[in-house]
Amino acid sequence: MQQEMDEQLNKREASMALPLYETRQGRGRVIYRVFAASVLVSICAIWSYRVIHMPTYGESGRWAWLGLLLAELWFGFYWILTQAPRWKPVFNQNFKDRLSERFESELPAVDVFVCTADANLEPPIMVINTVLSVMAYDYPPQKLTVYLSDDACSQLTFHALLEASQFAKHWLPYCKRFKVEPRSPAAYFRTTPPPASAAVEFLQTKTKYEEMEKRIKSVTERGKVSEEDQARHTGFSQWDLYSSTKDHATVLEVIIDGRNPGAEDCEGHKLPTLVYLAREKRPQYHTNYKAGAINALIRVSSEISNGQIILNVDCDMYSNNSQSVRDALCFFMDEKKGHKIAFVQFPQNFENLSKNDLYGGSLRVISEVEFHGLDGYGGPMYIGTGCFHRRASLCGMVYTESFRNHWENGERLLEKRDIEENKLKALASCTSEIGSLWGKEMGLKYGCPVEDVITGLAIHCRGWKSVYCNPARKAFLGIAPTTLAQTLVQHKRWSEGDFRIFLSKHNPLLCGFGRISLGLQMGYSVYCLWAPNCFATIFYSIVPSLELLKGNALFPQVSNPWIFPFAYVMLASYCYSIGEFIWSGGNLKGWWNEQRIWLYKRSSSYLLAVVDVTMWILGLTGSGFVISAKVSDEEVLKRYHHELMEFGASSLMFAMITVQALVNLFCFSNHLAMHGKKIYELLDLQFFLCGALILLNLPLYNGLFFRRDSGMMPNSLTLNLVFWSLLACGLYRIM
Ligand SMILES: O=c1ccn([C@@H]2O[C@H](COP(=O)(O)OP(=O)(O)O[C@H]3O[C@H](CO)[C@@H](O)[C@H](O)[C@H]3O)[C@@H](O)[C@H]2O)c(=O)[nH]1
Ligand SMILES: [Mn+2]
Repeated sequence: MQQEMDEQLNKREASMALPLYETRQGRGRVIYRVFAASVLVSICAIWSYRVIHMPTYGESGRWAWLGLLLAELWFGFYWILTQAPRWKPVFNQNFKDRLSERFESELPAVDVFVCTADANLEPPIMVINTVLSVMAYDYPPQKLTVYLSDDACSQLTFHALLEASQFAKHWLPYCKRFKVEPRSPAAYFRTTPPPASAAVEFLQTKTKYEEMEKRIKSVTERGKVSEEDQARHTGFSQWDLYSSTKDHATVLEVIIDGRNPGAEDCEGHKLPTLVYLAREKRPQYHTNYKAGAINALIRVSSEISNGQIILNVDCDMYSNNSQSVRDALCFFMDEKKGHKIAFVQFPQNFENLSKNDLYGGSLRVISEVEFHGLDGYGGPMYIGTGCFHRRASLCGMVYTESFRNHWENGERLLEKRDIEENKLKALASCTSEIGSLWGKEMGLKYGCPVEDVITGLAIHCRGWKSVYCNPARKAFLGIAPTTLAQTLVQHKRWSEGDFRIFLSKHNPLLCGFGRISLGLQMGYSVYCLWAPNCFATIFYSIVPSLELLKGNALFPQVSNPWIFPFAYVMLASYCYSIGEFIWSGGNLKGWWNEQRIWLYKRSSSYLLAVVDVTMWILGLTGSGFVISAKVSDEEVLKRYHHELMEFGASSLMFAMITVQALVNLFCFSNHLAMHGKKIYELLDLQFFLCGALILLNLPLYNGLFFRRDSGMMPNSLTLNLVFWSLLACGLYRIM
């Protein structure tokens, strides 16, 4: 007996010594560094060539040359920054079995925040699928609380959530019994055929889901919850004084209170707590968008469940892996290193990408390469969704060496609370933040279109680390933009927000100096400086082609030895970039598509972002948050899946990318017409560059001149732009 006990004790002690996660260094670092050094040498050679061979004053092509020098200086500088997320990649592995061995009975409470903001752009059925997927986490339900923040304060969403709370009573036990993955019912029933061993249960649950879906969709279509439905739940009376989405009192409803004896599923197991919150809105108070919503949730949840860990997911990103909470806890609860970690970020993955990722929505290289690189320098950025936070660090706590983990058993915590509705509602009111540090030192930061990145940076600067968790089974799957316009708008918001961080007092180089590692400072700068890339890119993609019209050579001839550094940098960096893309799970065509989007983003979204940031600095505009659409009509979706680029409407951004494409087309044709007979004269980098741009732009020309579907470029825009581009080329020629 004694021996047995000793043995068990030894076993426990031995397992205590084992970490809950391990960090492995990426392989091939030395090779990469040698390669990067060789590229750097060539970049320096290009710079020297530009300086040495600068046309003298009065010589033609001098300003173009000067511009190229500046562009190349920028690209070189930016390339150096991008080395940081490639220099020291690390990969984490965690051990969930050790977690449950050691902590299963003492696991902390976890709060999940789901955000939605518009019942039209974010259909309730999608929102509740996300909610159901996180309610079904493989985690003790008494310790799990799911909050839905609805910035639209929509009865449609509330109604859908009530429906979901009923369906959960069947869905959760089904998931647990059959170890279902993924646990978003829509995704599950869409992707899984009935299992032979449990066909009956499958069909029963599926029917229940479909009935619920039908009810929710019909209410959504009607745009109104019927009197009859409203009468079924007292919660609807909270809308009695409601006047509009922008003007209403707090609506708060604890739909499932986990402490109630009746909060059980159909098999008698406990259900997680489920809360609906629409914070108060008044026209005279700024909402601060998602940051404001999350901060209200932080306060309200502190009174209900006060989970020490907070998971933040967008409503368009369901949980695809029921183990993610445990995955994240392995990092936080590790005895040696866990206390230093403020947040565990999972990548953003998407379920609706087209075959060759037409709009580059996968963010593949960022997730598979760059974030592992940032992790090596103290941690990835917080990117708004799929992120587990330590409540304390999110609320502004500064990390000190003496800080130690102290986990409270989540169950006991919940039991203690008594929920007082009016007090809770006050925490979500417009005035609750007045004179407080919310939005400044506490919670998510206000005043920036990328509240996530700036908040993560502030947390890093307060001394905390973060961890990147990228398991083979993707933790979250979301919806990527399905049109070119959506993509460009989203990137405008991101690049604008990131650039604003750079120009604010939160600049990663200044604010991070001495607080975070140089590598992480550079890493942040890569994203913060997305926007200003527009100048060099636009110049490089237009002026060399225009100069062809005048016959000015801006690159060394093929016979000139100076061609080597140019050729090397181009070949090496493109080969590397293809390799990286394929290593990240992409294919060649996907890479090519990404190059196109890279060009379009830089010549439209980023430029407009710079313009808006300038206006913001001058005090002419405030912040906005354009919510990305999550649904498109069928025609558009069909084209998306056929990988036909979507234009369809006139927009400034389309005009910008089109002018660039047309100028290249005209310059190329002109050059070909003039030199076509002397093939050797065509062997020239400048002409090659112009040709490459044309190849890249083929889908755009197709949309301009050949397509006849409703996704083509509008004829009026085409005509206008052809005229102006021709005129511009003509003027340039005689200038
Ligand atoms: O006033 C608002 C506006 C938005 N949201 C929510 O914020 C989330 C993100 O909005 P979305 O339009 O989907 O933006 P994305 O471009 O897809 O979001 C990325 O970029 C944002 C920052 O720009 C981050 O907040 C997101 O987490 C990140 O996924 C959604 O759940 C919205 O419901 C609100 O709660 N309140
Ligand atoms: Mn989104």
